[in-house]
Parts: sequence; C-alpha cells; structure tokens
Amino acid sequence: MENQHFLLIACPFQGHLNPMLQLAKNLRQASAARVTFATTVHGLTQIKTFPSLDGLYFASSDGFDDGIKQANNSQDMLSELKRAGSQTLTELLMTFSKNSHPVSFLIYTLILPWAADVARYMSIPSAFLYIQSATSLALCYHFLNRHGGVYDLYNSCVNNPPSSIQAPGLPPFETEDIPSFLLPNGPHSSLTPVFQHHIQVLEQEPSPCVLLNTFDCLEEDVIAAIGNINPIPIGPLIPLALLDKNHQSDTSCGCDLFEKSTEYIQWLNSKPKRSVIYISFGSIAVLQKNQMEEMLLGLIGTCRPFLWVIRSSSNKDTEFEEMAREKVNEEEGLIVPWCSQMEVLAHESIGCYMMHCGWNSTMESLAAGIPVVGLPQFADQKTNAKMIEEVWRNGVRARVNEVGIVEADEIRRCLEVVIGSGEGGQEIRSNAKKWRGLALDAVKVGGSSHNNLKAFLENITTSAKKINGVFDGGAENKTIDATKPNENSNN
Ligand SMILES: O=c1ccn([C@@H]2O[C@H](COP(=O)(O)OP(=O)(O)O[C@H]3O[C@H](CO)[C@@H](O)[C@H](O)[C@H]3O)[C@@H](O)[C@H]2O)c(=O)[nH]1
Repeated sequence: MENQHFLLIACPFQGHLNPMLQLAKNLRQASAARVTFATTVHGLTQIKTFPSLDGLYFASSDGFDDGIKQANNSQDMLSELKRAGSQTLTELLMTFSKNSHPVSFLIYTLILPWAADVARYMSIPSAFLYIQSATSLALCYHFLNRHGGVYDLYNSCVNNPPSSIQAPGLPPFETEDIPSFLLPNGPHSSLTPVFQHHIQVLEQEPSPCVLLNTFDCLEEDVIAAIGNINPIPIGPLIPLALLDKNHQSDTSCGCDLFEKSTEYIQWLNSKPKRSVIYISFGSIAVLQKNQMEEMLLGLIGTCRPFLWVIRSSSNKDTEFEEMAREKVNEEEGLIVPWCSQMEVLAHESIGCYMMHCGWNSTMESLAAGIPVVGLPQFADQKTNAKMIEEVWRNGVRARVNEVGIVEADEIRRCLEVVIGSGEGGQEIRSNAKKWRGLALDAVKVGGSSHNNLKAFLENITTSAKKINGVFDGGAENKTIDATKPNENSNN
C-alpha cells in the first residue's frame, strides 16, 4: 500500500463531507497509503473545524470560488460544477503526477459523476462512495439503469404515475417514499440527470465499485440484489471511539460547517439517564414556521427536557427562536445553533432523537442505539423513514395532516411511544439497542465492514500490480478537453 495515493473528492455539504472524511481516516488507519482530501475552493473556506487528519486538504473549483457569484438555478449550478470541477480535478491530478505523488485511486461522492469520467480518461481507477442507504442506491439503480430501468416508463405516465414500485430485495415502495430526486416533475428533478450520469458511469466501468455507508446485516437483501455494480458496505462511517468507549483512539467526527455551541454537554450532564429528547434536522432542511410551532407545542406537552438544534442560517428561524426562548426556560429546553451530534447521541442522558431522517443522522442514531421519531422532508428522507418504521423498527414516522404539517398531538404521541410508555415502545427501544450492537460488530476488527474495506484495499493492490506502470505518468502525456469528459471517455 506504501505506493498508493488516494484522492478523495466531495462536495462541500455537511452530509457529504462527514462520511468522506471518516473514510479518509479509515483508509489511513488500514493502510500506509497517502490520502488526500479535496473539496471546492469556497467550501474549504467554510469549514470551521477539521478532524484530526494528518493528510492534505486541497481545493478544486466549482466555478463559484469566491462564494459571491450565484447560479441562476440548480441546473446552472450543476453544469458549472461539472465544467469547472472537471478542469481543476484534471489539473490537480496532473500536479500530483508532476510532483512525484501520482494519484493511484480516486474516490468521489454524490453529484460528482464526472470525476469518474476524468479518472477513467487518465487511467486512474475509481470508486463511488454512495453516502445514502443501499436502499436508496437500489431504487436509483432499478429506476435509472439502461437495461430495464423503470424511469422512462414512469416518465411516460407522469400524469398518472404508478402508485408503487417493486425493486428486488425491497418491500413495495409507494411513490411518495421514493427519493424525491428520482421523481419526474418532482421538486428535485434537476438532480435526476446527475443520478443518471452516476449510474451510467458505473455501467461503463469494466469493474465498477460502490462503497456504501451502511453495514451488511442492515441491508443484506437489497445489497445482494444490486450485485451488478459491486456494492461494498463499509459503514457506519463514524469514529469507533464514539461507538465504543474501549476505543479511545479517535473521537473527532467529520467537520463543522457551522459554529458549535459549547454549553450543551454540561446541560446534558445535569439530566437523568435516557431522559432527553434531541431534535435536529441536519444541515439543509428549513422547516416552515408553523411546523416549528407545532413541534414546540408537542415538545412542551411531553414535559420532558429537550435539546434542539436550530441553525441560525435562516431568518425565519431567528424569529421563531426568540419566541421559543420566551416560552421555555433553559432548564427544560436548550436551543443551540449547532452541536457535535455524535457526541450528543453517545451521551447517556439522550432518550430519543426527533429528526429529518438524513442518511448520516439515520446511521448515527442506529450506531448510538437511540430510538427515533422521523419527520422526513425531502431527498432520500422518506425512504429512510419507511425503512426505520417498517423494516428496522427502531423508530416511528410522524404522520402529516392534509396540508403536510405534523401537528403537536401527533408529535407528542410519537415521542410518547419512543421515550415514554406508548404502545410498541419497548420493542422499538430494544431494536435500537440491537442495531447498536450490530453496527459496532460490523466496524470492529474482523467485522463485516472492516473486512470489506480490507478486501477492497487488497484488491486495489493486486490490480495495481497487474497493471504496473500505468500509474506512473500516464496523465502527463495526454491533453484533453476536461470540460467534456464524456466525449473523452474511453468507452
Ligand atoms: O448540530 C448538528 C447537526 C448535524 N450534525 C451532523 O451533520 C450531518 C447531517 O447529515 P444528514 O443527517 O445526512 O443530513 P443533511 O445534512 O440534511 O444531509 C443531506 O445529505 C444526506 C446524504 O446525501 C441525505 O441523506 C440527506 O437527505 C440530505 O438532506 C450528520 O453527520 C450530523 O452528525 C452535527 O454535527 N451537528
């Protein structure tokens, strides 16, 4: 592994950076390889705290480097990201090659399928780190692949879409529980071509490889059913020390794009075991003001302490926050702009987590053994909420009313189930505990995810030996139009 150099590239979103940075640490721990992590120029300036990673950080352009120039719409943003990103990724790879540290393997994540095109053109093998569930990947794959994918069929009957989808290894999915970026005319349909491109580059690869932030026994059937693109579960991508107190080596988790509070651990220390409701909706979702008000009423109605992350990035939130602070005294409910979520979930005072069901938060709650109440918003969140309630059974999903709002009574009912004496709560809490044990088993030495990462690394070494010589300077002798990686691709 000494001669290997991994370049890991991610978009500067919190939910993308965290699992990729953990993978960077795991690769460093599992091998003597050089690992370089890259994100966009502007993204790099937004990171408030980095993990303790003794690798290098590099920046690549997204076309909006000063953070001032804005895209007119998401399509413009994505095409500029592809144009500028392909060009600067090519330059980065060439620079490493000239500096005697040629990149031998590229790992890219969501929204960057063109990175695989650049790598293939430069004869550098690559893998896709899929940072959502295997279930989400399977739905994407069965929807978008060119051989029998259901997207075209679906698209052709957009005014009367099928009410459910049946994908191999999965229970039937109602339309509304499919990731929103797969739905034609849905709110995130501008992302559908990007996911199509992801599937297309995998289909073009002679030996495709998708690393997954999940673990074998959580999504066994569905992983087996997407064998064609070689899915390799290596998760949860969370520091082992936070899952298991016997491992003190590394407790830093991802990075922070938001300023963290400091007072919450002391506040949690003052609360009884398993008494606190933790609430957070990830790094992107902005809830409507009336939804926040219903949540506040529901929380007050439980008469239990709560820790609520309300990001200060939205003015709407600031207005609500002032009102909430007037209604609740800090002993009962603490509102913070950001926290170290994994540290909170690992705290013994936490009894349940009310969340949006983003995949990182879903994995983190499973790994911490904390039962959940899901209020999914968009993207893959409804897919995850369905799996939580119906398959993994470690939580419940709150039901929305006719205008899409979860009312205070429903919030109180759900919280009473997972943290109180509501029906079915015992089973949910014991399932949450079971998944914690299984997640830990997967990542410890000899566990399935640990072994999968080891086998992945061994495979790279073997392949590199077979094609010895390709890594040395292959990139330097070519001139390409990096803005058009598809046209340049070998296939
Ligand atoms: O106060 C906080 C709140 C969150 N987090 C972390 O932020 C990350 C949030 O990630 P995630 O739960 O996946 O939510 P989003 O940031 O909303 O993630 C986006 O990206 C994910 C991966 O593609 C998708 O699954 C989600 O639906 C999408 O909204 C997690 O690691 C949390 O631990 C903190 O550290 N502190």
